[in-house]
Amino acid sequence: MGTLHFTKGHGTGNDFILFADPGGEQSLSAEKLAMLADRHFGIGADGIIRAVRSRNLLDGAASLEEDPDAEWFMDYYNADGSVAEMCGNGIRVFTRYLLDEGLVTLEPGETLPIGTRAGVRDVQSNRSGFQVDLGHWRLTGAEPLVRARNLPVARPGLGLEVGTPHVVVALAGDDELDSLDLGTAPQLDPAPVSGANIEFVVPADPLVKDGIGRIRMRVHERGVGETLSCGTGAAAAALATRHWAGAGAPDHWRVSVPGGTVAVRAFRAEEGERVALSGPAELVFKGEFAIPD
Ligand SMILES: N[C@@H](CCC[C@H](N)C(=O)O)C(=O)O
Repeated sequence: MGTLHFTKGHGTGNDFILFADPGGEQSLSAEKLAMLADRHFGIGADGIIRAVRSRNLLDGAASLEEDPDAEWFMDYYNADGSVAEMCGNGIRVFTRYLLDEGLVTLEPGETLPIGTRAGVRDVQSNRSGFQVDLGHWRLTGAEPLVRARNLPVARPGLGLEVGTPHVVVALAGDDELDSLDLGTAPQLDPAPVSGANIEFVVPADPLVKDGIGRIRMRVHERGVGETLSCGTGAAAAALATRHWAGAGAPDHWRVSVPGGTVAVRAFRAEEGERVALSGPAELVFKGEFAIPD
């Protein structure tokens, strides 16, 4: 492939390598993707995003069927080279990238539909950066036990699907969250066949202030390890906490992660409830990387 022209960006510290391949001609092997994401031997990132015109990808054809205006497809990979369906932080950074490259326009109040493997996702600009409609979410029914390296006993987790699979675990308080060792992947019992992103949460005190629910979260991402943030994970963590809090819990949530803060909003739609995520999206630098054959 030769030289990769890339942009590095992040959303609350969840960082990505982005490159444009409008024609869909530069697909990289999992091994090469993992090398790009390696923080010692490559560029370094939690995820890699290829911008492809939907019409030039098989997965993109499904997006165009869902919404003919979904011109661009976010082809997303985790740091280990595995494919992921969606990325809540990544799609905001992807939008910033498309704008920066002059590939799309997005005026305030307008919506940009983007193809992903989880379906088309609508993005709008807002005060914090961008808001993305993450679509319908659901409880999976799974409640695996979660073992993390320095947690004295296994904790019950709650399985949720937010375009990507998640298991959310409530911890006793800030001390437990801060001292959690996520250097080793937590174990799920039973383990979901396709793996899961695992979020550890604690409520703020008070949990609800001015009508907004507030939690802190740390995450171990599938295919990556501990990251500074996870957008779909923040949505899963807020929805799980609302589920545990019961009737009367708010629909608006602020989720603090090691890399910043994102906002989550659940809202009713025709076919059930959807969830939206808002937060910043920054581009940090551009570069070139010679990919060895
Ligand atoms: N960081 C993401 C999720 C990325 C994909 C995840 N690692 C998976 O495999 O599901 C986000 O911001 O949502």
